Amino acid sequence: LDPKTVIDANGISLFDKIEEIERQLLQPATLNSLVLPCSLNAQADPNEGQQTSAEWVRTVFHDCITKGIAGPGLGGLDASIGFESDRPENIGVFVNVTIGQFDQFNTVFLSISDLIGVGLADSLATCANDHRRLPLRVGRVDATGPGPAGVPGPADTFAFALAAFNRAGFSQSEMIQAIACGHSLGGVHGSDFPDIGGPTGIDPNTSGRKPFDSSPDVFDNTGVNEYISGTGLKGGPLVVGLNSTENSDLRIFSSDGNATIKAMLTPQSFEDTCFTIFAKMMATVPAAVTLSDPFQVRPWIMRESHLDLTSAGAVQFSGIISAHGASTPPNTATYVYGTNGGGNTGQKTSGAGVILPGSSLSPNQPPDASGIGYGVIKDYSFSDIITGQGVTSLTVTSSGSTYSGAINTNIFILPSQSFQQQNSGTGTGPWMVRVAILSSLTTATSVPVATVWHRAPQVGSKASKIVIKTSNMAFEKTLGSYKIYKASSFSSGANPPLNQESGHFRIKLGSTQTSAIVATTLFKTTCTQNDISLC
Ligand code: HEM
Repeated sequence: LDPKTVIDANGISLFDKIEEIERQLLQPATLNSLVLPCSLNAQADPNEGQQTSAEWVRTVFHDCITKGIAGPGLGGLDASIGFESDRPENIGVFVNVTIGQFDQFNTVFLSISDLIGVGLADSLATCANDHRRLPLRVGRVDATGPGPAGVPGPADTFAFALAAFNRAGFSQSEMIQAIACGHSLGGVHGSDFPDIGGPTGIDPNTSGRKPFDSSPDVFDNTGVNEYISGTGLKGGPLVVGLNSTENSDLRIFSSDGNATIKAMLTPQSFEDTCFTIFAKMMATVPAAVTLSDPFQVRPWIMRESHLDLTSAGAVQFSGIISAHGASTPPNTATYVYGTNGGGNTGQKTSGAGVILPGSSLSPNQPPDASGIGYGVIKDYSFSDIITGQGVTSLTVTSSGSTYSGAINTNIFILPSQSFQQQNSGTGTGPWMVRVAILSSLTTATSVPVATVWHRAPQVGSKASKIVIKTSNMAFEKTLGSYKIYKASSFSSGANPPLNQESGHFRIKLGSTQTSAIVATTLFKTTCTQNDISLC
């Protein structure tokens, strides 16, 4: 599948989404920091027995397993779980906490349901001793309301659980594998299941968590071994809990004479089986969704890049190239600008690479000290004047590189001249966005259209929805070979995009000229006195 050919309603391709996820994954202080280390607890009270990695893994199960209930091909991993937190089958704080965590990273590129997949991969990478990364796929579309109920619980019969898994596309042995894999992390909370977990307060944690195995914060085969050998926690509270009607793991694991579990007893067979079944759960999506092929982060990516005009009207391309690897990437990055007709402007060298905090290796640390599976991550900044050279692309030529990206000098947003305006009193005001368009592509009556996507609260879920606003742009002035247009009032403008991180702009002129999308994080935050002519 060519990810550049699958394009969503916003005009964003699977390829664009992959690149955006690559950027996020190579940023230690984003989503992945919430599950580092594996035992990390997002709650204020460290004794509550909440384990973020376990909550994220459980979220995948509860979201995807209702596939097929509303009809063939309907439901699956679509973030509908966000609207279903009040259901008895979703008991616990995990839904609202998890979806709230993911929502901080929700953009027009990254749906909550794609982020649920990223969260699963991040959880496994931090919790598995070898920091193995589950390949990701993107393209999931978020539901706009709840889906049907039907997540099997511990008191449900074997037939009920099997029917749910079958409907979602899982066989009996895949059901056993999925549960054994999920129940390697976390445990049962007395506050949610008092008759299974023991009364609140009796266990060491205030919510009385009974772990499934002796290493609830390591993703490994401990649980299946304890279950088969009857040692340690003997399979945990859903195997040996006091209330036998709620011993669902025992019922399900033993349903094939323990054959499936016995095939998972070695560390490698456990991990390989689980990575296969988790990949299947992540691909359990509505039939209408086209997922990308599985991917891993390329050795070299473009963390950020943008065109701009200098005050003298020269075209400048700047950004940050990023590399990662088990051994430290080189001191500098090399790259070329491709030009019209297939040539290039000669090899260039970036600034000195900077190791990202939290990703450095030292001799006494495990092979991947970052704990997120990427080894050392290095950023290399660059900035070049490319006026008049017919530049159409940038290709990183450093060893191991696979990165090449298009550059469109016909039409581009000007971050240095775009702002979130400041209103006296309310603080933040509407955006002011400016674009440069090659004068030869415009006429006196040209009206470029600016689109902005941003997060807005959504009733019933901790997940925001992404809203779209547009504005016609007005001609402002000519600078060098470019005309500059601006816009500051967007449709339904009473509610401007206030959130700096979540906004993304794109400009179109007619149906043929489309700018690259630029995140508002690149814009200036305020229009200061020095820039008063731009306000
Ligand atoms: C018939 C199927 C299943 C049943 C009846 C079941 C039941 C349960 C129960 C009762 C809990 C305790 C929840 C709490 O007290 O907060 C739990 C926790 C958990 N489940 Fe399952 N489960 C099933 C399948 C799965 C699957 C397929 C996965 C993932 C692949 C999974 C992942 C988890 C995780 C990670 C936890 C720990 C959550 C935490 O510590 O916060 N479960 N499950």
